[in-house]
Order: sequence, then C-alpha cells, then structure tokens
Amino acid sequence: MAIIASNFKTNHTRKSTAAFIEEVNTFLKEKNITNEVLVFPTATSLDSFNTVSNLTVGAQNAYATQKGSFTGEIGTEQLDEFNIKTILIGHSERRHILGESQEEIAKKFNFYKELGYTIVYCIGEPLEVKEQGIEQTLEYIYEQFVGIDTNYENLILAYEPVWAIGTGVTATNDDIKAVHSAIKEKISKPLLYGGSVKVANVHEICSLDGVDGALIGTASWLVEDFKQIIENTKDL
Ligand SMILES: O=C(CO)COP(=O)(O)O
Repeated sequence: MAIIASNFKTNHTRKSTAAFIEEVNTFLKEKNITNEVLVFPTATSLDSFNTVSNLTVGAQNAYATQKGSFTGEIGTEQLDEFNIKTILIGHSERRHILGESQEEIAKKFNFYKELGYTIVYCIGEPLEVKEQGIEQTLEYIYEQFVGIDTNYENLILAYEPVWAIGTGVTATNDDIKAVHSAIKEKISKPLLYGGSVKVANVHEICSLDGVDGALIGTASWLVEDFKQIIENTKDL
C-alpha cells in the first residue's frame, strides 16, 4: 500500500484547498482506494475537514510551541483547532530558503514527537553533494538525522534530493535505489521519494525496492493529476 502525499507549498487558496480535499475525499470513497493519502495545504487553508480515514490533512510547518510570541508562526493551539496531528519537518525549502538549522529542526521534531504527531521527516542532498558521489551523499543525509529519533513510532521519512525538487529532473531509478536501500538498512520506517514525481513516473518510482510512496509538489496541485497519481499507485 503506497503512501501518497501532496505538499501544496505556497499554492492554493482556502477555497480551492477545500474543493481539492472534498474532491479527493469523494474519489477515495467512491473508488474504495486504500492508499494512505496525505495533503499539506498552506497554514491559512487548514480547517476541520471531514474526510475518510485514509485521507489526512497535515501542516507544512509549525513552531515548537503551544502559543506565544513567534511572529509569523503557528503552534499547537492553532493546529488543535482543526485537530491537525500530522506535520512535515525538515523540508529542504525550510532548510535552505528559510534557514532552519539541524538543531532547530531536531527541536521541532522532538516537540511534535512528544505530542504524538505523525511526522513526515524530509532529508536530501543538494547537487554539489550528489556530484561528489554516493558516500558523500549518504554522509550528508546522515547528518540530517542528528538529534532525530529514528525509532519514533509515527515517523514517515521522505528522501527528496534538492536538485530534483521543482526542476523536472527526477532522480534515476538507480539513484533512488542506492539511497533508499542505504537508509532502509539503518532505519526501518516508511520511506517516500520526492522530487519531480509525475503522473507518468509515479507507478514506476513507487514500485522500486525500498520506496513506500511519494511526496509530490508541482504535479499534485491539479486535482485531476493528483487523483490520477493515486489511481496509478492503488495496486501497490
Ligand atoms: O518538494 C517536493 C515535495 O515536498 C517535491 O516537489 P516537486 O514535486 O515539485 O519536485
């Protein structure tokens, strides 16, 4: 059973998010699809969605706090309002664009772990590291596990090579297999692949050894495409 996750990033409005979730919900129900489906809308589009059990709405980010003075951030008081219990942590856009350090990420991880959240934890190397070879790539990735409890029961991992995100350049099957098998040797948790996953390649990627699903940005934002992605992986 594949895990299929959509990261909206900074896309969709409150209105279009509600329509998207409603449509995916109906689709899963009518087709009896058992894939685990996760959707991460913007913070402004979170709400109490009434969904089938295998469709979960999560937060793309939140601060390690219940509430307080952290301008621009949200905490568990805001997530609890909508019963959100799933969070994405460590995404490369937060690491590299928003400047989150491994220390801050680990602090966030531990805070949400203590509260029992399902955590989708992202790891992945930039191009200059990939070009140095598989050993350096794995070394870089292992650094992203510093301070992270990889035995946490509600943990899902997502390997997202930075150079493959939003670029249209998907990692090759060999690239994916090499990293996934190395991580799987150390950590037995579901491991998603992310980075230019599309309708056309999602089945092949999710069929690879060590790949338990996909975390998708661009190709998931049109609901028709996202439904097709789910359809294409429903037998896995
Ligand atoms: O960052 C991603 C999902 O979190 C992947 O983004 P793309 O699917 O747009 O490459």
